[in-house]
Amino acid sequence: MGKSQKKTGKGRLDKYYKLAKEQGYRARSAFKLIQLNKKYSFLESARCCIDLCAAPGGWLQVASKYMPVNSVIVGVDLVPIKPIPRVVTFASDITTPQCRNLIRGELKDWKADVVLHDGAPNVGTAWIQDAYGQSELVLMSLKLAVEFLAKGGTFVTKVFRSADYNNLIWVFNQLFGKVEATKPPSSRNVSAEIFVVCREFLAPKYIDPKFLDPKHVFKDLSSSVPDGQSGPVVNVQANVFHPEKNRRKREGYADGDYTLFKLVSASDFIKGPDPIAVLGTYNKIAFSTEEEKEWLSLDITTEDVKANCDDLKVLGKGDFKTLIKWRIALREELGLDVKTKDTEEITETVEVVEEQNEEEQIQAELERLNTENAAKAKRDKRRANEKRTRTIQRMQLQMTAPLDIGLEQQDASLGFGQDDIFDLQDTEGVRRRGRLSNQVGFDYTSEEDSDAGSRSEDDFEEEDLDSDEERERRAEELEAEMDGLYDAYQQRLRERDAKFKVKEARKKNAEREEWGGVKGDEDDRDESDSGSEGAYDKLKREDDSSSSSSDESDDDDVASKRKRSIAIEDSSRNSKRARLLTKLDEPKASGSQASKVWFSQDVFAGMNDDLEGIEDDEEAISDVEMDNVDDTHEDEQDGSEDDEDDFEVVPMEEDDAELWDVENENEDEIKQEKIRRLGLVTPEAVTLAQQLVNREKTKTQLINDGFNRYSLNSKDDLPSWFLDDEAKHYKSNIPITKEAVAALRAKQRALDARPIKKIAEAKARKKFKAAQRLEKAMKKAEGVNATSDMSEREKAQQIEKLMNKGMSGAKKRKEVKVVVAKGAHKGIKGRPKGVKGRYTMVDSRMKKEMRAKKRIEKVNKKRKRS
Ligand SMILES: C[S@@+](CC[C@H](N)C(=O)[O-])C[C@H]1O[C@@H](n2cnc3c(N)ncnc32)[C@H](O)[C@@H]1O
Repeated sequence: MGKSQKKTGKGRLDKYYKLAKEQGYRARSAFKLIQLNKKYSFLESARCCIDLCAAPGGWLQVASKYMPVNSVIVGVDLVPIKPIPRVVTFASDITTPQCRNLIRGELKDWKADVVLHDGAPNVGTAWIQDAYGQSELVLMSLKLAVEFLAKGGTFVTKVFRSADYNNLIWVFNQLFGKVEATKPPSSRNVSAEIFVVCREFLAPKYIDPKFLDPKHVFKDLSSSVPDGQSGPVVNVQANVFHPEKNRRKREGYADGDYTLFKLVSASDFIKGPDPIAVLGTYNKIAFSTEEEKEWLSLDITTEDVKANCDDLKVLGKGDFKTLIKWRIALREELGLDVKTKDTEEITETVEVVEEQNEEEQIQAELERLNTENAAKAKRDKRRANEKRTRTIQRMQLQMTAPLDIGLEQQDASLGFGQDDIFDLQDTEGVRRRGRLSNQVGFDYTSEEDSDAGSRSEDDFEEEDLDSDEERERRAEELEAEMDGLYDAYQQRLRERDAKFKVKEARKKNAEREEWGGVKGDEDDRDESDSGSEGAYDKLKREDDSSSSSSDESDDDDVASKRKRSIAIEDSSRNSKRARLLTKLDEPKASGSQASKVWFSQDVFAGMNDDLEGIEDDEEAISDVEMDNVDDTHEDEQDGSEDDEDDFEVVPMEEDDAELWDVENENEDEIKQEKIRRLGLVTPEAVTLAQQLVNREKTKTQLINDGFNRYSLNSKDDLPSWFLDDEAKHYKSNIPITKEAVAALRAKQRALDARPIKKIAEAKARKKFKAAQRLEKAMKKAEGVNATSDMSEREKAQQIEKLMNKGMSGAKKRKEVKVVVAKGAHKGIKGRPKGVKGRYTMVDSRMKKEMRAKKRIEKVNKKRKRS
């Protein structure tokens, strides 16, 4: 071994040394076992392990860490091992029968799953003796292993690369199913040690003692090389082209050459005729002469090349190739560029190997890509499922509107993944087919289309027909499902809303009343029970004397427009309207016999007008709440006929009448009435009114404003959830001014400042009594004035007194002072000190006594009765 590979000194303190220190391992060799176990995983499943030559205990620590709890771990070494938890150790020579007996005594009938051997003869002797001693020690450890190993067990041993190596491997192969030699990364490259992992112990009933006898095992095997081929040459070439393979006939060291480490000069490698032999035979290529050192500084001599030259025994196929290429390049550089026959052959051989490698690589790459794609598709599918599940859960927890789910379901149920009508990738397919389904905006181009390119046109169309029908059906199903979900969602929202509950209660009351009603009114009941196209619309139609077939044709339009403004509280509002619009004098609308009888009482005479007023009020208020923006326009139009509202109004032109006729005449009247009663209630309306009054807005501008991108959109056949959502956001924002808001606030403040009814009544009562008193006083004064037996002065005094009394108001009640009977007032009799006028004494005792008194009186009464 050269000086640079010296095992002593600071060079030894590498990263594994430091890691061992950090992690508390007793020896850096612990990492060798960790790495071996990482590769072959024999410790995790082992229940019993014997570590031969275990001091100072690094491997034992690893075994203890990786093996299951309660495993049996036995360590043996020449030198004593410091105790390790869960490990039994003793000092003994593994080559002696005494050691065998100790192990037997420890294991009893147990068999070991793993036998480890990291032994090395104690150093100090020559290399040759070391190497042989090591091989002998390995064979001794194998002897113990075959005795104690269970069938299928694992034997891990350290061997040195020497002439005995192949013989050992041959023996291992006779006893184990799998034998692999490996050098863990933590084993230094300069070390000739290698680890052999023998698995699947065959546990033969009879083992020929020669297998375990060093004299037989380490006999010369060179005679077994086939005729016509020199063994070493074959192995040398094989070592280079297939270095990873274990060859049983590896020759090891030549006779008489007992050094484990062989150097060759770079010149021999570069200039010599047989580079393969060099690479297969030597351990290191050395750069010792001046010329060779110069080669080191050349560009072609990369760091890889230098590292490869450092230890040839650890190189792989690629590394050898690099060295051969480097050799060729260097030879050209040196003018030795005439390629020798040998070199060509080598190059060719290398190229063949490379080609094969490339094919294999491509194949492997393809396989890898396929696997990756499959995994990705699986992942995507799983994610989509998870997402859908999450959304459904969210919906169940009422965290989201089913609207979102609908959209997802829509895609998923059509089975087109993320395909969408707006998906640019599919526009090609859409164009090719020449048509695009307009059903609810779904994309009917699918995966099928994408791979349809290879099919005939007829096939394509036939399949399309089927799939279109199928899709149409699915889309309809989906739409129905979405409507159902949306209704359920609305229902939940309403149920959470306190106002809704009140409305529902009212509705129920109304229904209850109707159940006792006249039988002939069944139609009305049906109407009131019907959905959004319910009582309100029908009653309106009945009320409207001018309703005709032409009106009916407009009903759809009206209904769809109304949907926009009254979608959310449609049903509740309808029922309210139905109730409020019921005329008392119309049996048809009154709805029930009971109500007819009830309202026929005298006390309700003349109430019709008032009730109508209230109905209009409610109607107007609900309209103001619901139709803020729409009202704004209409308010202004309605106001044109109203002289009281002094702002200019845009009259409707004949031709435009249809466009503007969104509600029927009755509704207009109601709204006019509402404005008359309540004035303008939204800041938008006030702003517009002010602008019109101040001539800031002209008639033409107002008309133009009516035409915007929101005004003429068709709402036909659109689902209610969509319209509801649109109604929230898809509308023009009418500007409002500070002044308008201030005016409305002032109005509201004035309303708030008005007293409540009870106070107003009390005040009125007070006023009335005062007037009565005054009247009484005046009458008395007149009487006084009429008497003749009083002088004028006396009369005047008397009248003044009476008038003062009449004007002064009600008699003031004399105040009674409440005195609590505690402190200085406790237990006193008579008037308490410092209290003037009427007073009453109170204390808690008195309260209790009063109650007790009442109770006793009650009991006495009962007794008297009995
Ligand atoms: C490299 S150390 C083992 C290190 C151990 N695997 C660890 O991780 O701590 C080699 C050990 O083999 C032991 N040894 C050598 N010959 C032996 C023999 N005949 N019997 C028992 N132990 C032996 C030496 O005492 C030495 O402690």
